[in-house]
Amino acid sequence: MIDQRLKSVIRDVPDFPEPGIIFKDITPILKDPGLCEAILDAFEARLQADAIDVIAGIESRGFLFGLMLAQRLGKPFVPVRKQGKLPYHTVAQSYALEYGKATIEIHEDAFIAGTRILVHDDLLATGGTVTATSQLIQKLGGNIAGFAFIISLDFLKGSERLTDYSPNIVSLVGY
Ligand SMILES: O=P(O)(O)OC[C@H]1O[C@H](OP(=O)(O)OP(=O)(O)O)[C@H](O)[C@@H]1O
Ligand SMILES: Nc1ncnc2[nH]cnc12
Repeated sequence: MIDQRLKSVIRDVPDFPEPGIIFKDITPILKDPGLCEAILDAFEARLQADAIDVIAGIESRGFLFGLMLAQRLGKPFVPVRKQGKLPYHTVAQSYALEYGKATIEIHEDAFIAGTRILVHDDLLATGGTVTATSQLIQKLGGNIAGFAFIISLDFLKGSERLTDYSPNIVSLVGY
């Protein structure tokens, strides 16, 4: 089972980046090409590719599998970046996450209105980051096709914030 394989390698780092946070470190996954391939297989099996036009991946850990997944599904990839990194005209949204606050941006011409977008990130915690991403996508007239995460921290109930945007929420391992 993919969830057990993932649990066996994801590393808990206590008190990072601040006291009280148990950080889920995914870097050991990246050292195992077979496991990376299995993650893509699991996403492909659980997603309805013909209902997705574009994959949006969130900086920075959402870039790692976001582009790989877009390549696997044969879909375009759109980066959602932290403030001040995208060079062209952007729309922006501020948000709170499990540790701190941030602002994210997307290029205003990232996709055309009506595009069905799968939002990918490595991890769902409070849902602040993907909620802000969904708001950006909607500002540009996009439709949220669903969400795909490797990890969800279920005790933080982030998925409850996402159902307003799409009921399609895929997570490969929960804690
Ligand atoms: O559900 P939330 O409470 O919003 O938290 C989840 C977000 O936190 C982490 O990103 P982080 O901002 O640490 O950036 P990084 O990917 O660049 O490490 C993670 O990759 C998600 O994007
Ligand atoms: N506990 C956590 N571990 C890794 N990334 C996170 N992003 C938000 N909370 C996190």
